[in-house]
Amino acid sequence: MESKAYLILENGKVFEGKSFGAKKETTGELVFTTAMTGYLETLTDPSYFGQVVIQTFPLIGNYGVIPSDFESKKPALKAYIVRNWCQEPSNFRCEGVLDTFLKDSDVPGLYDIDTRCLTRIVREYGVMNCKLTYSLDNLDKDIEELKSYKVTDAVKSVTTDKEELFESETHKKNVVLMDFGAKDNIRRELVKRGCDVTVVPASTTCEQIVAMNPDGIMLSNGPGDPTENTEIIAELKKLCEHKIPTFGICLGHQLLALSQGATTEKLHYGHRGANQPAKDTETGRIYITSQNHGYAVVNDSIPENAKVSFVNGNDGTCEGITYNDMPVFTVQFHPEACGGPQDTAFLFDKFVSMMD
Ligand SMILES: NC(=O)CC[C@H](N)C(=O)O
Repeated sequence: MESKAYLILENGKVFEGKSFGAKKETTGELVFTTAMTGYLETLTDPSYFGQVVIQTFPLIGNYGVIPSDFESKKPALKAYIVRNWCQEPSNFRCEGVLDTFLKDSDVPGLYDIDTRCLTRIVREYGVMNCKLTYSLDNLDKDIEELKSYKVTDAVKSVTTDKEELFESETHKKNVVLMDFGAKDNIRRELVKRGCDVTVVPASTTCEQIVAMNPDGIMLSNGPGDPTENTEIIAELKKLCEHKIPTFGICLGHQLLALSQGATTEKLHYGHRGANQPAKDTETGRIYITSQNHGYAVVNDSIPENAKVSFVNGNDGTCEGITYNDMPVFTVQFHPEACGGPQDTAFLFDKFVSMMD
């Protein structure tokens, strides 16, 4: 029998829906993604750690579960909210059903709620906390508790605990990939281009990285508030002095900017989806990009040695930085796609040529 489930929002609103996936009460930061496809990549993107994700696209699960599309070993998100999930997926690559996958991954789901209305509330009120629960007996207490919830220890919770080498066929370059909660496709894009990639934990020091003598350093995406990572930021600052070619994506972009004295801000409701416009500030060209972030580097805060290379076409926020005095460039969006368009995959080529 289908059981009722509720979503309590920090602003006091309550939504009633039905439970799927794991049955487990949970609290998290409520965010929405507008991507129409790529739900498996969304579910397994470690950047969603601590968050409850709403899919605005109404039908989710219609091509089932395809493990080779995963972006990490297991979901890091707190809960998953959809309008409708498909009970009979159809795809030649399909190996399972969403409901079973969420149960096995211990992620609670909520469906049959008005996700459009819920998303409009988040857009107006801004990102807020929420609780997925099966009873409204303690409503006032639950709402009160939501006010103090904060995602903490995000990077620590999702980074790898051991170094791991992924070899390419041609072994042209050696890249150290700092794993802040990396999506697997960042590594795949590098391996495809002849880079042997050594994935290292987020706590790896500047000294240890320099000792590995890499041709380049890749700074990955990852969850949480970037300013929380004070130790990593300090190591990145030291690392920059070595002038090793470096490419940063999303959290990696934010951390590098912080290490150079820039500041970050929390966006009202963030950018999460697969059709976000990023405008090249030099050519004016717009690229359609995949994005998943709640924070951004403040344009006016970037240091003198840097230039904003991309801005978001919708709200003008910083989407990329290039540095003048070192071979370093970073972007806020996801050139590795997965899910989403591959318009900006050329940035991986740019990184490889920078190492030449
Ligand atoms: N995908 C990411 O790397 C996200 C970076 C950061 N956690 C943010 O939300 O802005």
